[in-house]
Amino acid sequence: MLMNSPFQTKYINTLKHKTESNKVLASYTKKVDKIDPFAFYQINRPPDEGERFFWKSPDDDMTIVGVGLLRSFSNSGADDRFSRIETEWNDILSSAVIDNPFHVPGTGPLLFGGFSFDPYSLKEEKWQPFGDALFYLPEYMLTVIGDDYYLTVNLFESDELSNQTNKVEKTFDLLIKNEEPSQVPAPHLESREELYVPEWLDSVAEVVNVLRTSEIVKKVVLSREMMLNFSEPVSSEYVLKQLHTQQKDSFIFLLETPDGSFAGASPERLVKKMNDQVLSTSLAGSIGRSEDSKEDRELGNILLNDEKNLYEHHLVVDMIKKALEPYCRELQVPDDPVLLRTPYIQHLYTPVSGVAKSGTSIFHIVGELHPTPALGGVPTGQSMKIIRDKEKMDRGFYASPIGWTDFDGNGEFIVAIRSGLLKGKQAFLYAGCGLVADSDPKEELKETGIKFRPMLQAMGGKSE
Ligand SMILES: C=C(O[C@@H]1C=C(C(=O)O)C=C[C@H]1O)C(=O)O
Ligand SMILES: [Mg+2]
Repeated sequence: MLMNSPFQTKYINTLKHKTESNKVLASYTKKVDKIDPFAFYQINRPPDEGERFFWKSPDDDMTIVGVGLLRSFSNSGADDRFSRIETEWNDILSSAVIDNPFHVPGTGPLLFGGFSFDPYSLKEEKWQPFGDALFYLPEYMLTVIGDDYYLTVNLFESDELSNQTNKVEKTFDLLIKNEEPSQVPAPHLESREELYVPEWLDSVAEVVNVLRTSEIVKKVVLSREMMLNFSEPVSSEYVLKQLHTQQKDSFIFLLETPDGSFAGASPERLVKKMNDQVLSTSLAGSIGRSEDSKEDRELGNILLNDEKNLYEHHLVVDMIKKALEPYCRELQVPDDPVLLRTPYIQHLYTPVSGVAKSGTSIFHIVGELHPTPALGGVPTGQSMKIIRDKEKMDRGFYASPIGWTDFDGNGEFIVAIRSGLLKGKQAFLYAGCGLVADSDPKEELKETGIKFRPMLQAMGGKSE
């Protein structure tokens, strides 16, 4: 079935268009019957690995699947990376011909992708395909919202296409063959290694010392890496399916490149913007779970009353509030956090909502918020310097904003934690923790251990 996929011929035929940026975008959206999002993702698999993406918000609220690449947007460099992507996107949209009678958020021409955590950090070869920003405008996209299924086809208008509408109709027909997703075999994990644990514990102790003595630095998030080796290349489709089944309360994301995929199941929203409604969330402060429901509730109560974790959390709420204030009216911030639970961990959670002032885009807000002290620290500048100095690794897209924005300016970005880079027979998983003056290195090691588990379980690794 896969060898004969009509998409493959189409994919090869359109490759030649993908660098041409001065063309007019034509986009068509229509409602279709039910299509399994995984089948859509798999049937439209390019010859090798390609440039697909998958996104699902918690509780199956919204699924967006993009296959085929009409155009990618990328850059490397520093602080203007958010606005550079936005400018290029707006250029394309300014001349686009869009046939979308629905105007439902997440349908029509849409950009999916993300940014690196820190453009100034040391760069590792394995993250090279992602750069400091990588976004896709897909050729074909399926959006599922509740029981409604929308298909969007994007193409650049070209003189050779005498009958474009006809072509689009044919493409819709090819894409909506309703197939069941096929089974992908589980990868065989040969070995796993948590990298530089003793060194990491030393770094944690050193940072905690700084936090105890400094009048200025209040929080620093340090992360670490786990390397997995498999006997054959890991299929990103397998990992995606596992995450989707196992992590219902998280955002599931996958960004595929021809040289590695970045995937994860993150519970942490950075910002959602629907029209002028803005929602950000503070998620910081953690404790494990118990299979015994009484014990599990007790753990939750301990977390809700634990000063170290409340402080860790409070610093994030405070920063998000300050960052949003200039761009939002009617900011609402509850006084106290509540619990957010995922299968292995519970967190303190505070939603921060407001109404965007006119002229404020989602890229604008993402640029202002990133990195929040849930992933960076307080103050931002100093904590980032400490992270560069102590981690000595490239976080790549781990802990950074990843998400989508549509042609109406709606969108949602999460913080890409509980994630990993899949590269051939290897995978690199990441987990971090917020250090404050009261942190105990051993406890933080344990906390990061729990945070590896969603990815580890999805990759067939036993998670103790
Ligand atoms: C950094 C991570 O998680 C972050 C750190 C947390 C903490 O230290 O309590 C909690 C949630 C996240 O904001 C991660 O999962 O890698
Ligand atoms: Mg913590």
